[in-house]
Amino acid sequence: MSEASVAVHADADLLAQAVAVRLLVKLLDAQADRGEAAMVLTGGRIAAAVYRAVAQLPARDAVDWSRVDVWWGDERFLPAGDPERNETQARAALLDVVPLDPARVHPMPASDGPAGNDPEAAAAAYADELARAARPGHATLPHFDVLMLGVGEDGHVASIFPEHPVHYDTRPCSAVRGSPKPPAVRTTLTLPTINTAEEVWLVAGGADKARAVGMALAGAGPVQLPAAGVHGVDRTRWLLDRAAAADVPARLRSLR
Ligand SMILES: O=C(O)[C@H](O)[C@@H](O)[C@H](O)[C@H](O)COP(=O)(O)O
Repeated sequence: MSEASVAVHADADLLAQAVAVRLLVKLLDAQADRGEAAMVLTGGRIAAAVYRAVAQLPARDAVDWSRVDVWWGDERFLPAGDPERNETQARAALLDVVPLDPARVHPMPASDGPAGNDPEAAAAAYADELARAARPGHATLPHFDVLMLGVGEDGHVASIFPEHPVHYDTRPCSAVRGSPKPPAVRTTLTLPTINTAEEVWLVAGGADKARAVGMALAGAGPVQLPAAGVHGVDRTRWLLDRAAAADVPARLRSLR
């Protein structure tokens, strides 16, 4: 398992700007190395700020967006176009602004989509989509260059909530009912899937995240604190603002 690194930025705005730059560099490096790139998006306020920041960077045009695959770590199980869907947010902030190949954009199914209003069928359909893009040597999953996650105040990541049975799910993608954060019904990549990503970035800003971030980095159990259970194969990066980093053990900080 990769060692976690922690980068701390002065405030949420600078954090979003810094993550946007990192994301562009990661996509450029992936395309230089393997001719294409794949990123896994998340929802939430800080993620939206990152997507807006990417859209505003002139260097965004250095990426060949037609060779970027876009996946999601989780989705709120709502009708297509609902403003609460993570997909809707990402499209408005970034995906509608850059010249992506629509065939390479892989939103999780909507509740009014072909899989019907059945989150289990939606999760199975997404698992099938992942398998169709499987990388050589892996039966069910594509290569993910970078997988971004927000962190909930309770330590949830994607739609994996503390003590929720989805924690033990080994399928690639799963339905989640009874989410403590609305909406109650969601779909999510599972922990074993998330942990195949080359790099996992946990992005958190604000004082309300300090406790969860501090506990995860101090070695809390992943069932109680799902953020403690995710890691990239090559790198696990915690990208924080000062407020969110307030309880990070001092030996792990690299202050900006
Ligand atoms: O579907 C969701 O609700 C999100 O994917 C969720 O996991 C989010 O990333 C965190 O709750 C952090 O959100 P904020 O950045 O808004 O605090």
